[in-house]
Amino acid sequence: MTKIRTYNQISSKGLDRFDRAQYQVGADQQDADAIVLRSHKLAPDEIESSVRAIARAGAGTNNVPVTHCTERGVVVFNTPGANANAVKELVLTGMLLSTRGVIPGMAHIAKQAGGSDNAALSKQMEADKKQFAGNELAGKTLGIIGLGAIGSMVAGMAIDLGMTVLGYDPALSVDAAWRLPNQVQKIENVTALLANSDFVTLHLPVLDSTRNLINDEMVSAMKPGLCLLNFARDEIVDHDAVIKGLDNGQIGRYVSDFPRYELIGRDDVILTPHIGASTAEAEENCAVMAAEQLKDFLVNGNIRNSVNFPALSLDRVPGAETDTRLAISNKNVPGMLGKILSVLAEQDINVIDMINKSRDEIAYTLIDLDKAPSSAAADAIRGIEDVINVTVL
Ligand SMILES: NC(=O)C1=CN([C@@H]2O[C@H](COP(=O)(O)OP(=O)(O)OC[C@H]3O[C@@H](n4cnc5c(N)ncnc54)[C@H](O)[C@@H]3O)[C@@H](O)[C@H]2O)C=CC1
Ligand SMILES: O=C(O)CCC(=O)C(=O)O
Repeated sequence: MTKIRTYNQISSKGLDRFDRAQYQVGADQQDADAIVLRSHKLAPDEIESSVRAIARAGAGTNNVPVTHCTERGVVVFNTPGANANAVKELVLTGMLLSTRGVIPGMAHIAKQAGGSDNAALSKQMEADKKQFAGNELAGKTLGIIGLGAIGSMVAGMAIDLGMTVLGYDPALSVDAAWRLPNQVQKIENVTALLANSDFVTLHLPVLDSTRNLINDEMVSAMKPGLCLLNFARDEIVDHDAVIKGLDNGQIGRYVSDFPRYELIGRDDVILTPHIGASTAEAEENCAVMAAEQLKDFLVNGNIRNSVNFPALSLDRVPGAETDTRLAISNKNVPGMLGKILSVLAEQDINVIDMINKSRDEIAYTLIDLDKAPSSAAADAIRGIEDVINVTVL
């Protein structure tokens, strides 16, 4: 039995992809082969030596100790794009709530509760509604920082709404560039984007290089009165700088999916409880994608959408028995493949097919063999210096 331990609420549509004849799945699984989680902050000591892979049903992996996993040869997956539409729709909600009098208008109506004369209520509301007038999004400029799965969808939506879209992404992948609507004006530096936008929305990961990206200097570069939306991560924003910006009018509104005590109760702040991806559709998409990627890895050793291992896939030889594939991860140093293949040759095992790729400090190899390797052969490969782990699949 393969054991999968879960954290958080993972959609059953995803977990049902694990056939219970072969998998035990649940929050109580000890000595797990793999972990599926959402926002649970995973500590290194929660990752037992049995764990081979961790799947984040979502985009951000800042809650997983990725460096520690890489050193241990644990593959960390995420599900890029699977919740992008949900976030896009909440960004639209945030923009509309920041610019129309919906929240104060609702609060005003709630204060009228208890009366019975609806004609009088209607007359009063018609008189009061001038307090809740707003502005339209059409014709305004939206700056997007981070043009990946979410940023590109937000860009398309904003263009459809009649907005001008500026985009900044110094690390844009080729795939993401293809997805981006061609009306997006690419800006080479963040300050120029901030100076020319009415709304700015953050859609980048939290990394050492992006922590506190929105700091005092960036706030002072903003077009006065700008609306800043943060559906990315709390740590990307220096909150002292944002509060100063709100107090001096440099920031008109701050919309954030990451509540903080110092922001609660301000009329110029809209907070939501990290619900960017909290739709039935996104939760299902993420869980299904996480489960499928994990199964393909656990059964075949294939890797799709990992944040620390190379993408790699090897078709099973038709009719081949199981237990004839080796999955090997090792430090990315010269000569490893030669040493591994020598062990197999010494054991008189023939290689039918193989693939090897590296990413930063890690290398990963799948080798199909003409017969199952003896435990002595697998142990001999494990014994090679700089081999991290070896699994027979
Ligand atoms: N509020 C919520 O519930 C959710 C929040 N998120 C957050 O949104 C982030 C983005 O998600 P996706 O678009 O799916 O990821 P993605 O990986 O598709 O896109 C991220 C983009 O940010 C860019 N980037 C990296 N460093 C940058 C920098 N210094 N300046 C500008 N751009 C930079 C990358 O090149 C990439 O194109 C996630 O990492 C996560 O933290 C994601 C999903 C749900
Ligand atoms: O799973 C969730 O609700 C959080 C989603 C998120 O923040 C992400 O995918 O990065």
